[in-house]
Amino acid sequence: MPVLGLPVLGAGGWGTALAVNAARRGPVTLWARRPEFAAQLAQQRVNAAYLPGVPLPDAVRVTADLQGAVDGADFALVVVPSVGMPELLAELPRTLGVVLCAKGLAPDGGQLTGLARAMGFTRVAVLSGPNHAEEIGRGLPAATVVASRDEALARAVQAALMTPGLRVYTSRDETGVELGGVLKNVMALAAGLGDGLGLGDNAKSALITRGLREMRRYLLALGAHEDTVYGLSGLGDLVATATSRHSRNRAAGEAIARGEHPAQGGKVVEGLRTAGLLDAWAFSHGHDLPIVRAVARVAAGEWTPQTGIESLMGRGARAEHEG
Ligand SMILES: NC(=O)c1ccc[n+]([C@@H]2O[C@H](COP(=O)([O-])OP(=O)(O)OC[C@H]3O[C@@H](n4cnc5c(N)ncnc54)[C@H](O)[C@@H]3O)[C@@H](O)[C@H]2O)c1
Ligand SMILES: O=P(O)(O)OC[C@H](O)CO
Repeated sequence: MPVLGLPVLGAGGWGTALAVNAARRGPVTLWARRPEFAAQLAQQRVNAAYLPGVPLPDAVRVTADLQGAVDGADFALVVVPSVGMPELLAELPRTLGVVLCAKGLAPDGGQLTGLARAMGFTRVAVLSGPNHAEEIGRGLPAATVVASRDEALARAVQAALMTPGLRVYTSRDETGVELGGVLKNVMALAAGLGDGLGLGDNAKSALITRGLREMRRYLLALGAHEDTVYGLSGLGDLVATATSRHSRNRAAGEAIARGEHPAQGGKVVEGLRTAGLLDAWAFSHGHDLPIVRAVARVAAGEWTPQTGIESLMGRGARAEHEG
């Protein structure tokens, strides 16, 4: 049976925004896990829970039937939080191209692209960049990157998502593009902690710059290309998230610093989970990721935000570009 539209799997904020954008190019099938939520979305034509104020175009069909959504499709955008990725991938045909859109890590702390390949998928891509769903959904100008070792897949995704509101670049550096999005969430949490403590603009700038240095250290250790660190999915997304009023990671950090619960109205805050996984990796591999370490300790409730700041400011003297 032929596919009824580009499958977008996951109807949270990002899946909905990607569906709205892709609908400017052609038909889209937006899959939601919960049948009652899919029915409500299909009827109301707006995702009030995750992306309020953005109407679904007629070209978006909503379904809770996963197999029907991907039947006959060449590739699908997989847009659930990283914790839900193993369960969803397990349900998909291994011949399907999977475009991983989450900015988080697999349960074992490894890359989601590695997880997908270990599960038998051969056509794998990642999509990442400075892309707040609230702005993409409204068609405000933005740019993103689709990275894959499979150039044909990357070009097909580019063609499906390139619209007057979204420039889509291709890359072969899956690792760099994937991990930039993972790291920047932790840096955005740190930026939010600084905002909540009222640390000011100098501190925010220092955090972004030293955070980028830490991202570079981690990405290069995992085999990413240096250019990617300074591209849209690295520096670009770090700036967008650390400074944005839309960022849930930044807002969660701000809430923690104010002594409030970091939950963002049921929306996923990937950095809270990622920080601990990255810190464990850094410890076991002998890498120095001090901002990640501070965020992980604060997120785990082991350190106060103030202790986290003191741990960073009290580090030994060094040259700027050391390590
Ligand atoms: N919101 C953004 O602006 C944005 C932009 C780029 C990337 N991302 C990334 O995209 C991913 C999804 O984020 P989001 O903003 O759409 O989250 P969200 O919190 O808005 O929505 C998450 C959605 O996933 C569903 N879900 C949760 N667990 C699931 C599972 N096991 N199987 C199927 N569905 C499940 C929820 O019901 C919900 O519909 C995250 O990794 C996030 O970092 C988000
Ligand atoms: O709201 P956040 O913090 O999950 O960030 C959303 C996107 O990743 C920004 O590019």
